[in-house]
Amino acid sequence: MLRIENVSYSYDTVPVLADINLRIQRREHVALIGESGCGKSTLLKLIYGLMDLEQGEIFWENEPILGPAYNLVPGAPYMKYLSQDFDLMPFTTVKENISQYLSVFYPKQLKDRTQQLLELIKLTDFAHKKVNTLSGGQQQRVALARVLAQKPEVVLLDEPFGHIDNFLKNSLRRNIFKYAKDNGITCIVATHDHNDVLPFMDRMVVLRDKGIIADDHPMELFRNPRNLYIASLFGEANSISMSQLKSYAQSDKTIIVYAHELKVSNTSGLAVTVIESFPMGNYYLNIGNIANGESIYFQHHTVLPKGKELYLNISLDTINQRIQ
Ligand SMILES: Nc1ncnc2c1ncn2[C@@H]1O[C@H](COP(=O)(O)OP(=O)(O)OP(=O)(O)O)[C@@H](O)[C@H]1O
Repeated sequence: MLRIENVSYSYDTVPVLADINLRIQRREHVALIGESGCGKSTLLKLIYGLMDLEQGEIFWENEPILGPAYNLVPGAPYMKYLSQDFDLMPFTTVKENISQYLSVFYPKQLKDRTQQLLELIKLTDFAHKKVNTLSGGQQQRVALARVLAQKPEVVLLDEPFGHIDNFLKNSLRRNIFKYAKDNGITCIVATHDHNDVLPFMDRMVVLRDKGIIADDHPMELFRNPRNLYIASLFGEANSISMSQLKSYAQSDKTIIVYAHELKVSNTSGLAVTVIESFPMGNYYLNIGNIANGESIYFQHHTVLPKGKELYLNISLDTINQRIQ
């Protein structure tokens, strides 16, 4: 188990994390998610021992993780860290980069494991290319294979698919997280992309204002987002006061509603004037204005002309579930 106890951290006197407490079980896949600058990378660096803790302690299986003041070479053998700048050996080949960490293996094992990892990241044809001739996305894939090579107990992945094109991203996500689960590797992933989280993570830890504001199963947080910040991690969402939804009495309450949960009606509901309509593929994302001047996001299957007046409805189930 990873134990993070009362951890605080500041860059020059500017606090970034305050009194963080978190426990992560062996083999769990946990996302650290939140807006840019909320401290996700900082927390990963502290877990890896790249920086000295200002306050608090971090343990893996009861062994303290120490920063550079106590540990000249950062990182323990059981833990690997994928930083946002990859840490590759640029003038050596893809194969050499991957097999560098596998030197403890016998030649046949080394060859098989390197081949397995090349297939995992879909770079078999690039095995003999020098890393500095690869694209950013290809380098990120090599870096992923490198951190997984020795089957560490824990991997810390900072935006692991940020440079990879959409064409490959989803299959790579499936490959990498399945490999990690199959091999019992604990994954802690800093991300702001819900596509890294919903299908693959056991838990989602939401960071905001230097602290943890939610920690639950991703589907639970998706279905019952406690506030607009959490809902917005999954896509466009609105916080609507019940006083705007005139047919309902509890005027001091609000509800969080995703754009896809609002249904357009020509007859009744929340009155909206269309401001903009963006094609998104199989739907249009629309921005409208409601009576109090606030903007509202909603989806519709056809384009809506600017200035059109219409009504939006929310299912009673959604209202009952989300009212707060
Ligand atoms: N070396 C540094 N010196 C000073 N401030 C820093 C340093 N590194 C990060 N910060 C600041 O600390 C805060 C948290 O940064 P961090 O990189 O941990 O956020 P993040 O959530 O990982 O962001 P992103 O999603 O953009 O990668 C930010 O306000 C950032 O500007």
